[in-house]
Amino acid sequence: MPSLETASALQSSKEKTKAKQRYLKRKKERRKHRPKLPGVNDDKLQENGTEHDAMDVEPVAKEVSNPPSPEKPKRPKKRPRHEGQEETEDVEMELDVLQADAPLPTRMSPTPDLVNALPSFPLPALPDAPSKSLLALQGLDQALLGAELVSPSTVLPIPTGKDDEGTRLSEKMRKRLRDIGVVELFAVQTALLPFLLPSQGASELYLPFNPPRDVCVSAPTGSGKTLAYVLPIIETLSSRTITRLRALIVLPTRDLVTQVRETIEVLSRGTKLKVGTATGQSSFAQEQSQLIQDQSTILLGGSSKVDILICTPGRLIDHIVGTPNFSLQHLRFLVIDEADRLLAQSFQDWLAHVLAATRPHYKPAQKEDNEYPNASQPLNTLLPDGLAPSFLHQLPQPHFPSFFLEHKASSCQKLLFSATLTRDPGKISALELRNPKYFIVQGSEKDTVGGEVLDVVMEKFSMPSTLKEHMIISDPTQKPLIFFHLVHTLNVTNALVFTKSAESTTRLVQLFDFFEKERTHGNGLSPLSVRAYSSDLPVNERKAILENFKSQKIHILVCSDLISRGIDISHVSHVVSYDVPVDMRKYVHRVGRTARAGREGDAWTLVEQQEARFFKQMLKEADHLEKVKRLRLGEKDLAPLLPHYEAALNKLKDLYTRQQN
Ligand SMILES: Nc1ncnc2c1ncn2[C@@H]1O[C@H](COP(=O)(O)OP(=O)(O)OP(=O)(O)O)[C@@H](O)[C@H]1O
Repeated sequence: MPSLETASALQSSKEKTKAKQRYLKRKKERRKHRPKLPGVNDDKLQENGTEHDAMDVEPVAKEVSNPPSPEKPKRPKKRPRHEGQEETEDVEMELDVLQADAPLPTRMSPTPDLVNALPSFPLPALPDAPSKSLLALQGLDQALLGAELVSPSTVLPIPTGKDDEGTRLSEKMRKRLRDIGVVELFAVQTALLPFLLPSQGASELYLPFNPPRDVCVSAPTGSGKTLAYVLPIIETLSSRTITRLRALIVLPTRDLVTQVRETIEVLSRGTKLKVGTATGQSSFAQEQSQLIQDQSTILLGGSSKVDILICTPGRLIDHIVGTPNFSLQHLRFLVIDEADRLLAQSFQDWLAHVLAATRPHYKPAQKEDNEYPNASQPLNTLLPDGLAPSFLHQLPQPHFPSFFLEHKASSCQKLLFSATLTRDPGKISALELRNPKYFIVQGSEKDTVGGEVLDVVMEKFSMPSTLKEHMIISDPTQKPLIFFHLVHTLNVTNALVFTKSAESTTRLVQLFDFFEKERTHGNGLSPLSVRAYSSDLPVNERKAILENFKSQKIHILVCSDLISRGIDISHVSHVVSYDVPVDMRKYVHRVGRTARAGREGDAWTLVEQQEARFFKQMLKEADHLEKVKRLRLGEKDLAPLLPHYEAALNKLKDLYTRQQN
């Protein structure tokens, strides 16, 4: 008979055996349900002892990975398992986490009590996403972060006496300005003039040992950016004795070239400065003869009939590449107006060509001999045509004094202007700016330091404070009727109307004409005049239309985005976006055709129902949604014009049917 001790030992061993059997049974079942992995066999697991590790750890790890905490923290995502990777890796990984983050007993029991007692360890959490504004500041040019901020309300009176009182303008220039009605400098001019016309060395044409800093300006539409560069250019160049190409102004369209030329001609009256344009309006040979004095002799210093050249980029490249003695080495100013638009234009890689032509070692086009003269040429054939200081050291004359051979910097100062200045660091770096100085004219409502810079960076562009903005959301079929309502009930005339295409322009103008005939038929009223303005029209016709619009013989001008930038017509009191603009920049430039130079103006956008979400979102992203007031029109408002509209619509249908047959 077994003793009591032995019996209890036997009993306990039996229980242990039973427990072990229960455990083995459970394990067998678990293994049955476990998916088979390639290359792993259960026998092997048992043999090498991994089985025991798995047995000890697996249940705990599984429990702990879902801690019974009231606020269940999210389980971190498992590492993606690679093909052929074994399942045991998961176990090891979870064990690693446990060991790293919490003190664990050496052997753990899978009982729920113990699991509950375990401290809930912190799970890895994703850091908060950085704010949009923080991201926008990443990688930005430090110069932009240190921009000089200018309040749009800043003005500086232009004095009549001897003292320039900080304007840095000569007495002659101040008189000329007063003669055309400019009695004070606007904000952007107040900031730029002292910078571009320092009291010391203001009129120096070459600054080889102290080259000037480049300048980038962001200021609202109609704020006077043109005078901010035209005045310093005229003031600096008027002291020159020899005519050389010293200022180059690049603009995106011919209309803008004409406009800037008119401004320069008015303000340079009484100086000897000569102004030229290159836009491709006249033949290439004609332009060449207007720009170059001597095309037949090889002149290292180039030859020019003009001091200031205003041009579009395409034609400029043609001259750089194909006009003998056309040289940019004497440039003191390179202005890129509407800079973001021009930098977006890559044709012929115009910017790289222009920058290269301002540097030494650039080989300008020569009539026959495309090479520089060599050292064997006599000195007197090289000197009379005058090289710019920064080009001197490349002269192939070993016996020159060291002054000539010393490296000197180019005196060309780049000036960039836009109401929607690009923040794209890639585009800015292509300009190779020299220690650039930024000026931002922007009234920010933000009380944070640098709010204005952030606004520019985040493309939240500043609008003229005198501008009122409205939107009308409507059914697309009602848009023409709503437009007629604006014209006749809300007196929206002296208006520029923007459409999305030339076809849309033609249709609207035709319908408007029919409508006016219906409206004025037999009642003695005179119809309003509406005209289309598009890039398809010949230059002379475009010019005549603009003249008639300025003199108010044409009441409404319907156009594409061709003239949405830069064009300055003072009496435009309304801008209508008949079709919504595709992006915020376009919106800013369109609405900026009114409310210029401190005048009042209204902008209207007709939004089709299906476009409303996009348009509002666009405004919201630019922090501008509250500024655009929604006008709701009911059937009652539109009823009085409905009969004329329906009659006009029928006539338009007849016309199109006839044209198709
Ligand atoms: N100091 C001033 N006093 C009065 N009028 C001015 C002054 N400066 C500029 N103007 C007038 O303001 C108008 C707008 O100027 P400008 O065309 O230079 O604007 P802008 O900033 O270039 O606009 P945009 O970005 O639309 O091209 C022009 O008619 C110009 O003659």
